[in-house]
Amino acid sequence: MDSVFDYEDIQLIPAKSVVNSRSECDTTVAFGNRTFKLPVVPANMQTIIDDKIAIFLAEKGYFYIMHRFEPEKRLNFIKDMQSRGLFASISVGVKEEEYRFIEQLAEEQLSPEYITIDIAHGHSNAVIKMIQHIKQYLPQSFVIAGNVGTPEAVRELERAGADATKVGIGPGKVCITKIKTGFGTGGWQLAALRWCAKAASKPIIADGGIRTHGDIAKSIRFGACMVMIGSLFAGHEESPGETIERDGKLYKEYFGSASEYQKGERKNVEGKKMLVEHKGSLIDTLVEMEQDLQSSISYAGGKELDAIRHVDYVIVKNSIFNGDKVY
Ligand SMILES: NC(=O)C1=CN([C@@H]2O[C@H](COP(=O)(O)OP(=O)(O)OC[C@H]3O[C@@H](n4cnc5c(N)ncnc54)[C@H](OP(=O)(O)O)[C@@H]3O)[C@@H](O)[C@H]2O)C=CC1
Ligand SMILES: Nc1nc2c(ncn2[C@@H]2O[C@H](COP(=O)(O)O)[C@@H](O)[C@H]2O)c(=O)[nH]1
Repeated sequence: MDSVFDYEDIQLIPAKSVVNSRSECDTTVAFGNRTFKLPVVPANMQTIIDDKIAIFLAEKGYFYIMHRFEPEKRLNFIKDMQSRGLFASISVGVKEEEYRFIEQLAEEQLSPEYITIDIAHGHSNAVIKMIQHIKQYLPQSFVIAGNVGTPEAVRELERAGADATKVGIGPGKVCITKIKTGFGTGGWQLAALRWCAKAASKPIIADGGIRTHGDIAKSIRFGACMVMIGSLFAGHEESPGETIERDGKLYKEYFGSASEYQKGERKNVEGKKMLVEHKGSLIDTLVEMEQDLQSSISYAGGKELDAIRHVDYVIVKNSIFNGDKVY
């Protein structure tokens, strides 16, 4: 690897605009057999997505991935989404019962359009076996496998049959993996993404560490096809979990999928909980993301997302966090 950097260390370099209005810029992305409004997916975490949000996103043309922390609800979730004419996108783990679940879906002829294998250390035989199992029983499903942080892992999971890989070990806002284990891509997630993307022959999802809308464009520049985001989607009116009032201010909980709160026990904890300021409605954030990304495309000198992939950049250490704030 030649140089290591993260989102805040990079500035993309503008090229001459070819549009008269940012509204001419197209943020849509093809992923699997479908095209989505944005190259963005809310994290498959219990404080970020639930059934209602999944329906809302699918109806409005956004990609979503349902979390795997209420396993008993998944079968009906798939039925419900597909009976509404919407796509089903679920997550699975790698424990023994998950193999049986995949077989059960095949027996009931229920094939989710997208299945994400969601574990902390995705470069493992357990994930390879699960990819092969899904491909055997549900060959029509688009399989996303993760999480990984090296080119070797991307190649191995692709070779096992994954249709996309998810990159990011420890850059998340509620992640403590780097502190507890000493491992991960936290602090150099963008460079890790570039490293992995060079090896990839299939789409990559950049997962974790997005702190501003500009980071979405940077992810696209460094090889992501889709960007998974937790903290920026936490705290909305629609977000799962109670609204909490503290000193006259409204907050919502955001906790890690490997936190004590998620697991119900203090074992192999690699996540924490935080309170996020209440942000209003989810659609407002999605619209703002779209507008900001349209603007990014115009700065890239194009009309489509692909223009961002070809811009130059500079590494300016901590260039945008020297006191800058969005509001
Ligand atoms: N993106 C990230 O940086 C991280 C994300 N997470 C999230 O937390 C959730 C829980 O993840 P996870 O603990 O993997 O899920 P599970 O608790 O379902 O564990 C999955 C399986 O993998 C095994 N396992 C877990 N970690 C490792 C490892 N480092 N090496 C070998 N085997 C391992 C577990 O066994 P055993 O428990 O006995 O070891 C278990 O059999 C997921 O949603 C995941 O995405 C968690 C940490 C980091
Ligand atoms: N190390 C951990 N990572 C976690 C945990 N729960 C979720 N995650 C990852 O974080 C991203 C979201 O990151 P954000 O910076 O956008 O908030 C999510 O998609 C997971 O990959 C956890 O408990 N530990």
